[in-house]
Amino acid sequence: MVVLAILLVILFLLFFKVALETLSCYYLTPRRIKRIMARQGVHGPKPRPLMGNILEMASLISQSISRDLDTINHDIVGRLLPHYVLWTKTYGKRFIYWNGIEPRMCITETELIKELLTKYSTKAGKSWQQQQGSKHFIGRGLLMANGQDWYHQRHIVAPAFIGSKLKSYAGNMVECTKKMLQTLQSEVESGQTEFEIGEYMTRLTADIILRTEFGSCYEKGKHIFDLLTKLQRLCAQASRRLWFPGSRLLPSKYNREIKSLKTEVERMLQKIIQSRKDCLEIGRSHSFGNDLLGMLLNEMQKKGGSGFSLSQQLIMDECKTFFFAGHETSALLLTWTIMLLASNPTWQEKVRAEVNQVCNGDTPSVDHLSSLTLLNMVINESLRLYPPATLLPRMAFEDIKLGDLHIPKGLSIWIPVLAIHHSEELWGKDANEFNPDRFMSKSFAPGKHFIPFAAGPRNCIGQTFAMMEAKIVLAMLISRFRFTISDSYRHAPVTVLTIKPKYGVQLYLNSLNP
Ligand code: HEM
Repeated sequence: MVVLAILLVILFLLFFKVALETLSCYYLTPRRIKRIMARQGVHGPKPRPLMGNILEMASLISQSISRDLDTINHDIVGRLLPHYVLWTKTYGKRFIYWNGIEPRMCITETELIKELLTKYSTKAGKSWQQQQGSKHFIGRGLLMANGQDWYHQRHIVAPAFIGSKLKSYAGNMVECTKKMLQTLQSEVESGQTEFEIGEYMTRLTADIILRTEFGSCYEKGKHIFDLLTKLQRLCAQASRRLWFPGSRLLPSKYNREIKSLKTEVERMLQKIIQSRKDCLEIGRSHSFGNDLLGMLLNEMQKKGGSGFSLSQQLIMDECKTFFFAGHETSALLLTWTIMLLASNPTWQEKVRAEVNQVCNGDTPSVDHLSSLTLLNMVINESLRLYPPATLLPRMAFEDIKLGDLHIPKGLSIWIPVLAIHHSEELWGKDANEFNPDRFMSKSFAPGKHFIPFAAGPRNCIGQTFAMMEAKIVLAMLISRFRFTISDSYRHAPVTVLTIKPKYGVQLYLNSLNP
């Protein structure tokens, strides 16, 4: 009888604790944050219970993207962030809105952004909601890690993206691009005139990142690529489902599909890892390999003096993270830049002349890249007009001070990169025009209002890799083909995590050395 009574008390206490935590998470904490921000003059649209402002945002976006643009017009903030435009008009530069139960404050002031990104790399990071959304996809890899875990993971992978290591990837980039150009050439020779260049860029950047990650195991990596692409598509829908408490635990078709894809991807990654371990054990190789996976496996063997060690699960999460972070973003940068060059023939000719003069008919090498100034300006202008990552999120894990603002723990801060890059106040009256000349001068203050790769200690670790890749691919493409935008191209940028051309980018290609 006494045992039963104790059990009942424990059960009651457990239930009470869960109920209190749920109440705090879904109601008390959000209300507290709202009050604190309102006292500081930060207001926003009224949230609905559980859904916050999700429905309002979704309806504004679906209205704004329901029509394609009539011309190739880069004034796309109202189309892609209509809620941002509406709420800045109504509530001012700083406003607070609700993604389900998560309060998010939007800021555009460059001083505040700089302070947030440089000063608070461990005190602010990825929110629980973001982590849940990508949990089955990239897990706790670098992109979603927080605090000290993030710090250690960043230090482990950083050597793969500097100096001679970085230079060593150039050969892969050239080889993969050659293969793609040969395919294009034979298709042109067989009479094809129109090409959806986005597809080619997606395959090319996947090829490059898979070789960087898996080296010779690249063919096996290709199967992982297909599975990860499917998994990414499914996980992108997660934010629309998360508002419903416990929905992730339901055995729905959606959840089952995600689980089975994740299991399959990890089974294949485990096989690759095991075969590396076996080769080392039986003496067929002397190390785990020179690629990114090899480097991570070497780190796993070391006993971390810091108390942090890489588990096999974390290695798999990093492999998936690098694939995700380094593949689609780069493909989009290339696709949008080609679209811009195709619709601005004068710039295309200028860049071609520069490439011909610098490379003199050779394939571009790392040494050539720093002399490709005009190409660099065009790539920057493309990243400004069509930044693949449109928003930068950071959640405060403790109370922080940001300029004149007191940011309470639990508040997410969202930096609308796209809106900042198109701001007339920051870039002048021609902010929505393609004008690479603006990057000729050094006075545009990188990291302040030009933040395609974020800024501060938690910026994009693959930034130099991505710029090197973009220059190599574009230099090789432009010296082989002249391209013009096809009559069938419809300008319709949409955002699905990143900014994409809704129907792809159709081009006419003319071979320059038939
Ligand atoms: C044009 C191409 C690229 C763009 C525009 C881009 C942009 C970004 C941005 C904005 C972030 C910060 C995200 C955030 O904190 O919310 C980021 C982080 C990251 N990027 Fe990139 N990226 C590109 C290419 C790459 C490549 C090629 C790789 C790897 C080879 C890569 C790997 C990563 C990783 C691992 C992070 C997480 C860094 C951390 O949290 O410490 N990215 N990227």
